[in-house]
Amino acid sequence: MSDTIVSVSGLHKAFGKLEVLKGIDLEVRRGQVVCIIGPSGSGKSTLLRCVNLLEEPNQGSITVNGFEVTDPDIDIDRARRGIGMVFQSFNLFSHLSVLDNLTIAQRKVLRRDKAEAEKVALENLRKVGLTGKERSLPTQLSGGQQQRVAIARALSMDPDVMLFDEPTSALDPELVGDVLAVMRQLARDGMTMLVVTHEMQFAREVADVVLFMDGGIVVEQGPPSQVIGDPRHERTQTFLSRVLNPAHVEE
Ligand SMILES: Nc1ncnc2c1ncn2[C@@H]1O[C@H](COP(=O)(O)OP(=O)(O)OP(=O)(O)O)[C@@H](O)[C@H]1O
Repeated sequence: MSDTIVSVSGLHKAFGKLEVLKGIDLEVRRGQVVCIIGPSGSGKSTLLRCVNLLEEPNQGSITVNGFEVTDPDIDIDRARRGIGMVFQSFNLFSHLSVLDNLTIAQRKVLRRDKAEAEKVALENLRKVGLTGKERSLPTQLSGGQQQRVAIARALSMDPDVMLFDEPTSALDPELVGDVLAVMRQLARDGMTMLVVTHEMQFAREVADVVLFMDGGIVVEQGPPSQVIGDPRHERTQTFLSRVLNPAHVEE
């Protein structure tokens, strides 16, 4: 089995005349955590959305676990099956219990029977520290708990890779830690993860590789000790000095 789970090559994406991705190359290997950092509007979310087939690239190829997802003839549902996605907004069904949120796609897409789907759901709720919340409605939970339900839902589909798009950005500061703790544990358990984040401490401590994106290109990539600890490019240095010293106002 190949060691490469996600491979992106020469990816271009434009919205009308706005070129958002200008030739992205990226590789995520089995068990790696790759964090993407960069200023607002640099194309980070668009990149993840292309990998998850929510956007159609204009040029380039994307392979997930050996499956060419940019092949125009593919069955999109089949191609997405190996990809778990966690968004900034949790996207849970508000009228369904936590348990039903976790079982609905398992039953429809993976054709698991009710008992099997519930067993998988309960195991994943345990992993995210929410045992006992299976009968709750999402609205009865805090934002951090809802995001952990969203993570458990993605895990219940047995993904080859988990994509996270700023999973803590919509949370009150005191709830961020619980979600990051779950993500740290997933990383320790060997989950392959591609994470767009503004949490530099998380990227520094958990990532195997950090990519700095700016203006639709990957400016710099490498281990966090290099990209965050000792960046080579001026654009990376400027970005990091802003996010690591938010009180600093430039003249
Ligand atoms: N569906 C769309 N239609 C038109 N423009 C879009 C669309 N999606 C994204 N864009 C534009 O593409 C650019 C990159 O957006 P993207 O969300 O990928 O950036 P980002 O790096 O994730 O930013 P942020 O950190 O603010 O989420 C932005 O200028 C955005 O307005």
